[in-house]
Amino acid sequence: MREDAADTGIRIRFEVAYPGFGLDVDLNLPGRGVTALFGHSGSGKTTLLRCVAGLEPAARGVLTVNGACWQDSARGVFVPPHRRELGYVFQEASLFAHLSVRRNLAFGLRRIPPAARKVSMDHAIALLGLEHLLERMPDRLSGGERQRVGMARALLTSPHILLMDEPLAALDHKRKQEILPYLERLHDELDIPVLYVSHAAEEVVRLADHIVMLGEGRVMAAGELRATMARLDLPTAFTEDAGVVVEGRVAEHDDHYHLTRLDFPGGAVWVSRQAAELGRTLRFRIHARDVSLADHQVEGSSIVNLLPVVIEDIVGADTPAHVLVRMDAGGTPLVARITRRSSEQLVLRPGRRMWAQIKSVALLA
Ligand SMILES: Nc1ncnc2c1ncn2[C@@H]1O[C@H](COP(=O)(O)OP(=O)(O)OP(=O)(O)O)[C@@H](O)[C@H]1O
Repeated sequence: MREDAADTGIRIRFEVAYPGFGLDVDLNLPGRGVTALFGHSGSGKTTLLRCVAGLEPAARGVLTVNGACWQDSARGVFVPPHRRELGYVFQEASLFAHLSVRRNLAFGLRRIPPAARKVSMDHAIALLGLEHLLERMPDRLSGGERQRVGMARALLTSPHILLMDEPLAALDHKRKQEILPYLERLHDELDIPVLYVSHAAEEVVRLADHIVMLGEGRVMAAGELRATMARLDLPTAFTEDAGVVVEGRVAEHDDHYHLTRLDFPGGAVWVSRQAAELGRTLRFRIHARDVSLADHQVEGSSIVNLLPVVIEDIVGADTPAHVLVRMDAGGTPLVARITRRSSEQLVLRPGRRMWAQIKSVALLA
């Protein structure tokens, strides 16, 4: 069913009431890119995803996905789950044990008429690096390989939206690191919006463009990832590990000192030498605990990365001894976590010009 209203974007408005738990969300999300649904265990992430899939019979509300209305309870509209054009990837892929990888993939493709196919078999195989696995049976695949097959199979159904529920949660650290580049490729090469459930901040800051933070069935914060991460009023899961996400362009390699310079609006940082070619964009995180402040350009320091900043806001942090300070570095937001004593000794206040010293930068890709 088509809607006259906005043709792009995802509108999600749901209410669910269970004994002891209620979900009440109202979201307008971008119709492309990866939106992370982030929150503690029990915050309602999976319930929200199940509402989108039409799997929560008690859910009332409105759902439109890039112009297609799948639910509008007040008007009696409810498109059943099997008719919602979506792909669902769970923690563990449930592949058909008696079919090879190739035949599992063909199963995903079988109901989609050729003219409606958004992703071809060859494209899905290449995107998820499955070429050498096609004749294998599922019981001969590692957990990470099974997940990649599950993702390819979901893509082959040509979904209008991809729902991923903690797709890496069952994998160990090494397997997670192996699979993340494939997820980044999906993001870069496909135009299918993704709702990605995770309680791992590391995955979220690496993959997401947009973030929704859920707590007890409510939206605590939502917005573009970089702007949202620079907010000082985030739920505790993020303030304990506060920090901004920045995208920088590879601007220079220094082969003598094995360093690479990343430029971003308002500044630049040097990081250890990266294999990326000049001009590429790399995403990195600057943890608030790795930023200190000085009222003059400190000479003779071992810290390479110094940025002129203007203080914007100061709020209490996760302990009474600390504050979080948000700054503007010429258009790029930064956050520092410093002691309350330092904040008072430096007489920090909004509008004041300072120097931010960045002790370490964590590259995310
Ligand atoms: N059918 C149901 N009946 C009653 N309560 C339910 C039902 N489904 C979910 N809940 C409750 O809703 C709450 C949210 O569960 P949900 O699985 O959505 O959380 P989550 O954020 O995905 O958690 P996790 O990260 O642990 O998967 C939980 O308290 C759960 O017990």
